[in-house]
Amino acid sequence: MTTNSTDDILLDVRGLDVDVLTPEGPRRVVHSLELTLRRRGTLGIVGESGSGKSMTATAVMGILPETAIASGKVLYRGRDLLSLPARERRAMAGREMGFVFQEPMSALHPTKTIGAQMAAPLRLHLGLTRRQARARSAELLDLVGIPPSRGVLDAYVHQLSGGMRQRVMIAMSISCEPALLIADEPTTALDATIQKQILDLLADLREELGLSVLLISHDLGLVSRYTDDVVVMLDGHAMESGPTDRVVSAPESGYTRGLLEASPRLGHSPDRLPVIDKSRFTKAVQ
Ligand SMILES: Nc1ncnc2c1ncn2[C@@H]1O[C@H](COP(=O)(O)OP(=O)(O)OP(=O)(O)O)[C@@H](O)[C@H]1O
Repeated sequence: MTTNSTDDILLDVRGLDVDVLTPEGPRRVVHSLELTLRRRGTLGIVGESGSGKSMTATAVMGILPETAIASGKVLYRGRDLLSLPARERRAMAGREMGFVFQEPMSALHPTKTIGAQMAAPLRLHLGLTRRQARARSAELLDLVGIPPSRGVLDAYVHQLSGGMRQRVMIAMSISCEPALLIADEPTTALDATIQKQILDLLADLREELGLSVLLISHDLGLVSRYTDDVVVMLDGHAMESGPTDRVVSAPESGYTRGLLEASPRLGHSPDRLPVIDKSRFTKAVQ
């Protein structure tokens, strides 16, 4: 078991509640959530669709939807992001955090070259000249396994395969040297071989650049291979959290056991996936 000193912690979420405003009134979608991510550590958030993973991630990024209200604390390097003015919160997230999402196609501009899109934040945030930004973009692409000979800087997003697009997104996410990388279902749209390549790439970059990674996925099997710690969510509640090895080898929650049994990666035949009856577990949540 790892002991955490305050200096060792990058992100500490304490008692996070998120409410969304609906026509019927506020509805709580994240309840008293606690998460801790160590510097250079990896933390997984796992849960089925609607469990509150993305709401938690957007609270950390400081970009909750306008219809959402959060209370509790999101301590980043000891400063509570929720208490900062919106502008400062977004600036801090832009400086300190990189994001990789499920669908790079919608995050990348269709009619600008990859080189132009990569150069913009480098010029804005790091003050590089056009020439320097192009050289740095080429280096970043090389770092994510796209050599200059592929001509990707002058390509448009529709000319790239799904795996290449995600590599470009990853190159962009690390371009301003973030301390924290938030990857929200980064490989869900990709086939199994490419999935593994992309997750291995994230693991290598984490090691090489000393990043902390928050990996969000519906797939506990996948998260178990790439994280030190994990939080399992259901309907906005943390059902279980702890070191990933312990959660996977000796789950305390029946819901986690159900997720493990449903994971093809953990030795179960994909054509015989058990159906998890969520209602058995939601009743147990106060
Ligand atoms: N902008 C929004 N306004 C109102 N309700 C929302 C909004 N976004 C999400 N919700 C609701 O908040 C709850 C949690 O959603 P969230 O997107 O965090 O789940 P998730 O675990 O990330 O699911 P998925 O894997 O499908 O993205 C859901 O009930 C969802 O319907």
